[in-house]
Amino acid sequence: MEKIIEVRGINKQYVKRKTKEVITAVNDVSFDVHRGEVLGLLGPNGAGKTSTIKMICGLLQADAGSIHINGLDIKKKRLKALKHISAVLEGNRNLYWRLTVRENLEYFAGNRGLSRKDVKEQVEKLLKQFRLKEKENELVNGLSRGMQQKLAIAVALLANTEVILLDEPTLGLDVEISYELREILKMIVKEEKRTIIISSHDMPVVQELCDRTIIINKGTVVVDEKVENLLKLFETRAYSIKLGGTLSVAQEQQLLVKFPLCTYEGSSHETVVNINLEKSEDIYDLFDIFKAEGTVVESIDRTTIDFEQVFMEIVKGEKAYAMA
Ligand SMILES: Nc1ncnc2c1ncn2[C@@H]1O[C@H](COP(=O)(O)OP(=O)(O)OP(=O)(O)O)[C@@H](O)[C@H]1O
Repeated sequence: MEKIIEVRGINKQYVKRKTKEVITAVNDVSFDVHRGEVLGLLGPNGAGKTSTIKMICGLLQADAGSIHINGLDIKKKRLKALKHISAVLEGNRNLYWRLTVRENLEYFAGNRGLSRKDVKEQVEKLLKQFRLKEKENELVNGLSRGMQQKLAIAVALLANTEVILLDEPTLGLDVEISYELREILKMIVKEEKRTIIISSHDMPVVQELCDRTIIINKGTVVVDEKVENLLKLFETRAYSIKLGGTLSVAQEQQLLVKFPLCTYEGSSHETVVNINLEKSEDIYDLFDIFKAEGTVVESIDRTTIDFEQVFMEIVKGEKAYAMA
């Protein structure tokens, strides 16, 4: 697949005004995005996702490294390069609050140089896609946060740019509207084949929409892998183990130390331990804990794992993740 974005060795440091402390937000980050791909950019709070997105859409300049969009260096050919990108940044909804939903779409479509006929067509299409038709004559000012977010994304799509950057598209939205937005984005991904980068903490968004994910931790890329492969890999290490009896306090402590993310629940005659092993060989250590006190293992089942668990496994502790 052809590359549309090439990020090479970018760095970003901030200096705190008061203390003069230097914060390395992004440290030697490199990745490619291919045409038509949906890339999830993940990481815990403060990992450097927003800084990375802002550098790609030209709002921040990298201290080092380079970014090419469609082969154009954003430092040297800034305007031409940025023409290929639309962005919806978290907390920044580029809308006119005193205009209606329809007026906003018409204004931005006209602004982007679309003909009158195309404006009409595009606006109708987006109102329908984003299920905003019944709100078309309402002022943006009075819309819920979810509706405003839908409109902001619809406006970003108007420009017909090849790349769309969405920073935390579902942040702060209630479950229902997040679900709706996810379904709309899914449909757009399927129908429009645009290149999309989504930064998100919303794991279902990543699991359902993204082809590939880049996980950033402390400013560095720790994973760059297809979502499908990550799920498969972790699935083979996720087990549900039924024991014929309860765990002793010593066993519980050992489990907690060795496998901090494992969970267990039990009754007086059985215990079920759910665990995601980091390495397949770790199962021997787990069984040693049971064996030491003669605990009977009654059954072992593979369990399905969702992306949230995968993410937690990868970013927990300091460990970098390696595809083993
Ligand atoms: N303007 C700034 N001045 C000083 N420090 C900053 C500034 N912007 C970001 N940082 C710091 O840089 C680091 C990375 O921030 P960034 O917003 O890129 O991370 P993030 O992964 O998007 O986090 P979140 O998920 O919390 O939005 C954090 O430690 C943050 O506090």
